[in-house]
Amino acid sequence: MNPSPVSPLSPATTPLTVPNVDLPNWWQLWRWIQGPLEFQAENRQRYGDVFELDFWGLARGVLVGDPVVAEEILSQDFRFDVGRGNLLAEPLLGVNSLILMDGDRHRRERKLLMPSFHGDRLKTYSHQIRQITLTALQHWQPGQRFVARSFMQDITLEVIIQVIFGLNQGPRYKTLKAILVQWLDLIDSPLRSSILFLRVLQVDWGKYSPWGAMRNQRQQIYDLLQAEIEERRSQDLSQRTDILSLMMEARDEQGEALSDPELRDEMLTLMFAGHETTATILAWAIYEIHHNPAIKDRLHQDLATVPASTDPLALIQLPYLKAVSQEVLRKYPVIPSLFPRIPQESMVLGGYQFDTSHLIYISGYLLHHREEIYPNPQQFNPDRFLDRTYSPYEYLPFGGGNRRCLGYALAEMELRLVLATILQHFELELAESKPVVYQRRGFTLSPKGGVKMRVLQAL
Ligand code: HEM
Repeated sequence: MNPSPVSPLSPATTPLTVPNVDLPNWWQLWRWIQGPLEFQAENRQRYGDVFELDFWGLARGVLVGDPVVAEEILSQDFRFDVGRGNLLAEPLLGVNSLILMDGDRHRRERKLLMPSFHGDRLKTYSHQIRQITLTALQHWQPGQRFVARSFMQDITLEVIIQVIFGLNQGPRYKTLKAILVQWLDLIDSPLRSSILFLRVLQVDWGKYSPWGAMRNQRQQIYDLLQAEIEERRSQDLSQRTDILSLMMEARDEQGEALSDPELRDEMLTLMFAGHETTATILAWAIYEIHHNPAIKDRLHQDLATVPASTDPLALIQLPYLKAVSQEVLRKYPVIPSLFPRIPQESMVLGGYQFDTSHLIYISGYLLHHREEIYPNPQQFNPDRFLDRTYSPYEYLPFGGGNRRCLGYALAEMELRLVLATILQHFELELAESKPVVYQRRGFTLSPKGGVKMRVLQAL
């Protein structure tokens, strides 16, 4: 099917129908699992900025890669549901996860969690991130090889566990860390990730079957979280500032506290959303910086303008460091699209007709790779963020509206701080010269092979 000759954005009296991708639905689902970015780009080429996908066995989804339509959706966020479109994440995160909620419940829970990710809390986290990174670097020796994504995952997991539990030692903490890593490694490739998308594979044949293993490990994580919650119940939490304690102390308008399953699912959601994503983006950043020596040199010049002991919050304001991290978040979408938006009533968006059965996916990838906004979009070019600013509908690595990423400020700070700390202390190089491509890892897209690096020398 060809794109309509009528501009989708001109005021049309009869709304247009969204074009359907003309491929078998099982093939569309596989392409979405195995290569969602190429699949999106091919469809845009063929159908334009708005097209409908049919994922075999799942709901149909409309992809949107136009900033005007993105604005129409995100600026009227109250007219859409999101949580009920995220049901695929339920087996992973539990029914009480923030990302599965809508309406008042979502608003209330977000309000409760929000203060933990802003203001003075960020200052505390900045010192923790710096310290955790410095501790991790102590083990590096010249000549040593390491996989950037695994190294970053150690750091981001440590950060998120400290932020959520206020814990950094003890057997429960160590076990939790180890099981979380094993659990997420169960979906570390497109084939293994298929289990999240294909209900027919979601059968528990015991702990050696893929679904059985996932459930078994999730139960172990639940048990550890439950034990931590019970221990906290006998403690005075009024002086504690970690998220678990804050959530245990919180009461709604009726004076009700969150139940244990609610607490448990929110902890798991934050741990999952908060460390996989950040580890992935850090690995891409290390890759691009070492793939482009001129960029690395400019970063060193930027860092040399402040003493090594500078306050971490001042360090992350360095303009070139900021531009590099913005460019990494532009070029590499961590998830293939934003969460789906489901219209609560029939409506026309961008000249197209939508109804309540549509799941609308705004694609950060398509928006961030528009030639007229980001010339030569495949090129890694931090200068584009020094030369101009972008609207929140042209640049949205953390989504937008009432579902904007809860941890965006923590993530941006962590990205810049970990990079700056590594660059200030070590010189590294890529251990392999071949270009790194992405690979699906569960719901996220990660560098294939994790980016192999070598330590050259301490600075
Ligand atoms: C580089 C790192 C990260 C990226 C790229 C990222 C990206 C995103 C995106 C695109 C969304 C969906 C927004 C939408 O559909 O409008 C999201 C939601 C969310 N993120 Fe992040 N995220 C990152 C790190 C974090 C961190 C560190 C945390 C918390 C510790 C976090 C917690 C969440 C939560 C709880 C939601 C769901 C919000 C809701 O449904 O109201 N994320 N994130």
